Amino acid sequence: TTKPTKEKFEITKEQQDFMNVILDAYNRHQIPPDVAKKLLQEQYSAEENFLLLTEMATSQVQVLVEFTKNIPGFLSLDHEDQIALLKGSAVEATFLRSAQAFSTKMPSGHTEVLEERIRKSGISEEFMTPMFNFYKSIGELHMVQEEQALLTAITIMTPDRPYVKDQQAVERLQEPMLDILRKLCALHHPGEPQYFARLLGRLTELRTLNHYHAEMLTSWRMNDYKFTPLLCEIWDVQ
Ligand SMILES: C[C@]12CC[C@H]3[C@@H](CC=C4C=C(C(=O)O)CC[C@@]43C)[C@@H]1CC[C@@H]2C(=O)c1ccc(O)cc1
Repeated sequence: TTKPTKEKFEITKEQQDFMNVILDAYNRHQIPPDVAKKLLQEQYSAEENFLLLTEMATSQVQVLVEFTKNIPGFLSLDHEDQIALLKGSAVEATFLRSAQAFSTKMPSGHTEVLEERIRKSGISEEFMTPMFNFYKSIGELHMVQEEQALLTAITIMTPDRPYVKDQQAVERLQEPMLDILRKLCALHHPGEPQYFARLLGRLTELRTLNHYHAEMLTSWRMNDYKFTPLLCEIWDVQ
């Protein structure tokens, strides 16, 4: 029997509490202001831009690890599976974050400067296009903060990442988040019954960026650009 409409769309008290934990964790972690300030001050050579992006990426990964630890249930997973989930989702979570940064929270002026620096940081055109197409497709969704935070947590809690042993345990954590996201979409986008499906469709587009990102790293390496130990660790750069 299908659930009565009330239960199907109404967000329960415990779902609201769960959402507040995720949203608070998502908002608590931001890029350090001194890094954001450098964005506006440093000069524009390819090397300088790459160094700045490297610093931002490294800070972003630290932010990501902190956020992940706050997802209810994550720390009770098998420790090796925790690592497998973090490494498996790091690129996607980072690109989701940057897409959201471009479409919402960036203080005025930062967006243009950041775009300029990305376009002049040694990334070749063939990777630039899919990346900015993704930014545009996320921007068009006009996600509210709760949706952004939940979509990031759902991306991290993806059961079929490489080397995850207990996929069911991850599914049990991801499913409740998908249910809350479905209800949030109905609540915040009443005129678009397909909005939830469109949101999940972006996760598929996000996966294609994994491939482009690996190529970007390789082309930087070939030009002798250096990464930080944390980035090498989480992105498997040799
Ligand atoms: C991912 C990225 C580094 C991290 C940047 C992102 C663009 C926008 C961002 C916004 C952030 C915010 O507002 O919170 C945090 C940093 C990020 C997420 C860059 C686009 C390409 C670059 C990259 O792939 C890269 C990889 C390795 C490097 O050493 C340097 C750059």
